[in-house]
Amino acid sequence: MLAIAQYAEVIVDVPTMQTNQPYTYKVKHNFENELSPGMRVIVPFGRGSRLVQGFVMRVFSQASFAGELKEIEALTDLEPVLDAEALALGPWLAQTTFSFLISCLQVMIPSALRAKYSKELELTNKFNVPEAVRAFFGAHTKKLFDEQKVAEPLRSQLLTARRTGMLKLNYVVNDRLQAKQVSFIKAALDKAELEQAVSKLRANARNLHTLLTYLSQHPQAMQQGLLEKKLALSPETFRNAEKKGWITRFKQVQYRNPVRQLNVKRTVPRHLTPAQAAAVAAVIAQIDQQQPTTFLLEGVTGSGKTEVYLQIIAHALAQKKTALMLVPEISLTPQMVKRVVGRFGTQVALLHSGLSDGERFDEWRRIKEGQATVVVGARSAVFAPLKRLGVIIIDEEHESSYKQEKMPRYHARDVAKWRADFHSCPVVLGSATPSLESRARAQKGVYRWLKLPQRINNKPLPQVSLIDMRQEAKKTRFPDFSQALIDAVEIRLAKKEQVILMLNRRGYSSFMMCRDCGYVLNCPNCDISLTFHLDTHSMKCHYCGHEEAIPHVCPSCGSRQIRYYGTGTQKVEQELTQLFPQARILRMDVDTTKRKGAHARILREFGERKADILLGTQMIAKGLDYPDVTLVGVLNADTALGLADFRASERTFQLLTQVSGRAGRAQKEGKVIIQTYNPEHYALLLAQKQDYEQFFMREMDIRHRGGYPPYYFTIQVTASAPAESQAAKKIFETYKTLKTALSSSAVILGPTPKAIMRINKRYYYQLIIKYKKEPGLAACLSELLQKSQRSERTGVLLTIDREPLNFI
Ligand SMILES: Nc1ncnc2c1ncn2[C@@H]1O[C@H](COP(=O)(O)OP(=O)(O)OP(=O)(O)O)[C@@H](O)[C@H]1O
Ligand SMILES: [Zn+2]
Ligand SMILES: [Zn+2]
Repeated sequence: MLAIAQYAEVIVDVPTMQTNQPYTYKVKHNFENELSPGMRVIVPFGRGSRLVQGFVMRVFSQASFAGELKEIEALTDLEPVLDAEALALGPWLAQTTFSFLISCLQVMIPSALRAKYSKELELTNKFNVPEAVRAFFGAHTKKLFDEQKVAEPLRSQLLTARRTGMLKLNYVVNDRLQAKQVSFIKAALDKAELEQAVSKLRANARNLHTLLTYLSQHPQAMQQGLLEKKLALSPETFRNAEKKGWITRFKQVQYRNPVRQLNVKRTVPRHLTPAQAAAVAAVIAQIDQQQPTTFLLEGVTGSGKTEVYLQIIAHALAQKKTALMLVPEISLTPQMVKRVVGRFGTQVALLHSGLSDGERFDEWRRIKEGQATVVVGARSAVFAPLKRLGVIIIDEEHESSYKQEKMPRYHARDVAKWRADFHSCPVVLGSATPSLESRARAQKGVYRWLKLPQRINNKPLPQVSLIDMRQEAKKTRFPDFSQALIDAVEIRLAKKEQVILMLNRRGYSSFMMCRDCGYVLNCPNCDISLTFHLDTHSMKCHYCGHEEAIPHVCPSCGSRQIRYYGTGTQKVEQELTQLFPQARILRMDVDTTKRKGAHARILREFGERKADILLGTQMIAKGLDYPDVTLVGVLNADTALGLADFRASERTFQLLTQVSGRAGRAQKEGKVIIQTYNPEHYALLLAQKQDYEQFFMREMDIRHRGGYPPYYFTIQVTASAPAESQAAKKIFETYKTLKTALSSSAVILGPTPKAIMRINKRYYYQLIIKYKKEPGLAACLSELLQKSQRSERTGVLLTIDREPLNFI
């Protein structure tokens, strides 16, 4: 039996006073039948009864609450935006990621729904209100009202007038977006009747003639706008036809569907190789048995992992289930999307940052309403409101973009596993270079381990050479190109084959420095140098967005010898045009891909062979499958190795293996040239051999000796404040609390200032807890977090990051 919702527990959205404790509200009679958990409501909160938004977590009919309860003011939704699964996932997420529940609930709904609502006052009795109030309304009877912006004493006068019933307060909930509605038309007559109507038309009624003739051949409903274009008719003609009763017009929700806009050819399942077939069979058995088993699919580059995913998804769909496939944001290339859409058509929904808020909202609704049964998306798509999940796939599972860097600091892999438990379905983690964590779990049997050790058709992996740049840089006129790479590009250009060149930009930037006094141009808000941007002709801070003009004289000594240092893609592009004037070059980096669709366009042009060389940052390392690419060059392999992060080698190895895998995927043999200043480093030597297994062993040994993950769990605690002393004080207090709470087997690294201590005028201090088993730790951290929230007015903030991916 459905309980009548007389009371509701609401998680309120109050940024300055967050708590995971729900508040109980009374439900007004007129909402009793409408209110259900997962809906958003507007409720009065705190002493001033400020109106805020909240999520209903639970409704019930008996309250054991003694005091007087406030009432829910209004409903934001007519239907719950969060289903039962999401309502269960939220608290778990909040607990495991040390986040506030409200941010966990918000992250599950599309940004378009993170509604802004405004208040509106309506004048109901204009004769008895004070003059000031009447003046506020002017000639209107309704006016938007923002408590914060209306000064006293007017504010109090308005509120008093409201209390005494002279004004009414309304909520205008502008869910920033409404579903898009478009006009459709349909013939109201049958074919014979239409033909008869045509014969009776006056000779000069040419437009109506066109329309009716067309309709007599096309009985189905059609979008009016499209028809106007197609038949060159005006809206007037349609209105006339409607008046005469020949057509009916109606509005229909039209989803902005990014898939429909792609012109994708249908593809059929391929005949699987034995290794692929074994992987597919293992996973679909778990779908059928409804087991939440996690698989690690370790397959070398070009081994056909994607085809495995597609056939697993097809099986889930055949069982009337749904499928979720996560890919890193940057590999959501048109190529990848086409492969999925080509197989499953319009039942695919796409969720990624390239979509507008409106498009995402519509995709989300298609999923929620069950129209889309396959979801492909980046990190946050892990929350896609699919029902009856049959399988969750995470491609390139080692990618750090699966971890969100702001609250809630979740890893998509963990959320996927939670959902898999909820739905009793398997999870597939795929990669050519799995994260050490996942590979270690496969070793221990926690994950089931599937392998695709060969490329399709037993194509060899490309041959990789390491070039020692300590020698080479002296030899050529072009500091970024070794002779070997120049020669290799030359040959590919002559053979009309394609080249991918990658400039590794991790931990790296081009900055301005004075040659006379060594002055470096820094951001005024952060402890970091400004980065030079050629296309906007300015200096920018990548942390806070600060931008300023390029200096022509040194601000410190006045010298004109101020120059930029470092290699940017723009500079390399210039070198390339000098080296190979005949080559057609496409550049892909943050600057050329800023505009919507630019990323896709560049890749399409490269795929259509409109360019010979694709030059880019790490963006180009993943997922690309172009048959004519026979050379991959890495200009600077080791910028990341210099970073004091224990994952530096792992990241370097992964990146080099991924990018090498772009070469020689079809008939023609591939070659890879890696330029490096560390040719003896094991990450480079093993990337050269593309030997993941050996790298895994070697790296595990190092992690074991250093006491790093996956041998230890880690948690990073960061304190930040506007003043350095406050941040330091906070982190030392935290340190003391933790020290007494932790067992002797746990280790605390730090406290230390962060590598970039000041960002956007705030100072950052951190400590890292390494531990194996600390049953009391989570509770202790949660309490620290709640406590720090109470002292938030001082501007001191504590953030807690479980298994952080960046340690510096
Ligand atoms: N069973 C098969 N028979 C023939 N060709 C196949 C088969 N499976 C996959 N292919 C083709 O082999 C190529 C490589 O496959 P795919 O891109 O799926 O590999 P991958 O393992 O996902 O690669 P990467 O990790 O490097 O992106 C693709 O062009 C794909 O169409
Ligand atoms: Zn800055
Ligand atoms: Zn100077």
